[in-house]
Amino acid sequence: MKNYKTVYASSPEAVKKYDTQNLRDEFLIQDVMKKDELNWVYTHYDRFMVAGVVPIEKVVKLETIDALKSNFFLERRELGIINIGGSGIVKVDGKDYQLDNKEALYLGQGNKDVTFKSISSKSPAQFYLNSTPAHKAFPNKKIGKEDVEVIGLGSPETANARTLRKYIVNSIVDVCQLQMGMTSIKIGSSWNTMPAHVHDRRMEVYFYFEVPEGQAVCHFMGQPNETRHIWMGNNEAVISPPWSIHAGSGTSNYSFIWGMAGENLDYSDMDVCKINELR
Ligand SMILES: O=C[C@H](O)[C@@H](O)CC(=O)C(=O)O
Ligand SMILES: [Zn+2]
Repeated sequence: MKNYKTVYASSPEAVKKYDTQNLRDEFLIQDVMKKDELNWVYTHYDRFMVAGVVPIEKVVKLETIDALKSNFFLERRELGIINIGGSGIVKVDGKDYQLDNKEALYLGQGNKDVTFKSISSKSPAQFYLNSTPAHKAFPNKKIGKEDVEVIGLGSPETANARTLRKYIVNSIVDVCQLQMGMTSIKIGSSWNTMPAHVHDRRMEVYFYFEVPEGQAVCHFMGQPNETRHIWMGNNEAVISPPWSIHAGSGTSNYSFIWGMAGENLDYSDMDVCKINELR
């Protein structure tokens, strides 16, 4: 069974000509959360990988995929895990890490035996996973509720009041290149990442969740003077090339997990775009 899909990198010139379906085919990842199996999206953007697993009937094993040509998944990789569901256990080379709702785990290069399970199948864990190539083995680390760095951003007046939570960033955990966090939009606000930014040094993936039934998030991408949009539903992810803005406006409030990789580990390295100059 082929348990992954490859996404190639697109140039900004090519993307200018894409229609709705082309955009969705190249950047949107639907049905991220898979029941009882790991099904990866392997991107050629900094070789960033994305998956989501909801263990219900099974203990799910982290297995390598053909694209990696490695003996085991984490032979040359690091992995970030954020649980958005009920309590679950990640077992790593014999050691159990319990992740409750909105807790995270960083796994360094070299861990061999990794499994995922839920504590209760009635309220299963929902593990969201990002992985990037690694050149060094850093220690595994759980990032619990008390370890997260919380920042308030935006305001109700500009419809972008939100709470940003840093989980896997280099002030909290040593990493080779992976960065992950979570942002929740406050009730009455709709915009994330506005003013928008680019960071040509890093690619990024946004995973939208807590989007209420019947609502949607309109995600904006593209060069700042050539934007496009993708309508997104709950539990869908979107790839942001390094040359692209990444911002969204929802028909209600919602949350998303952001994950990045590339040239540096400086979270604040962003080139902010002037709102009135977006096209
Ligand atoms: O490069 C950083 C990422 O795009 C996100 O952290 C931004 C974000 O969550 C927000 O402003 O709402
Ligand atoms: Zn960004």
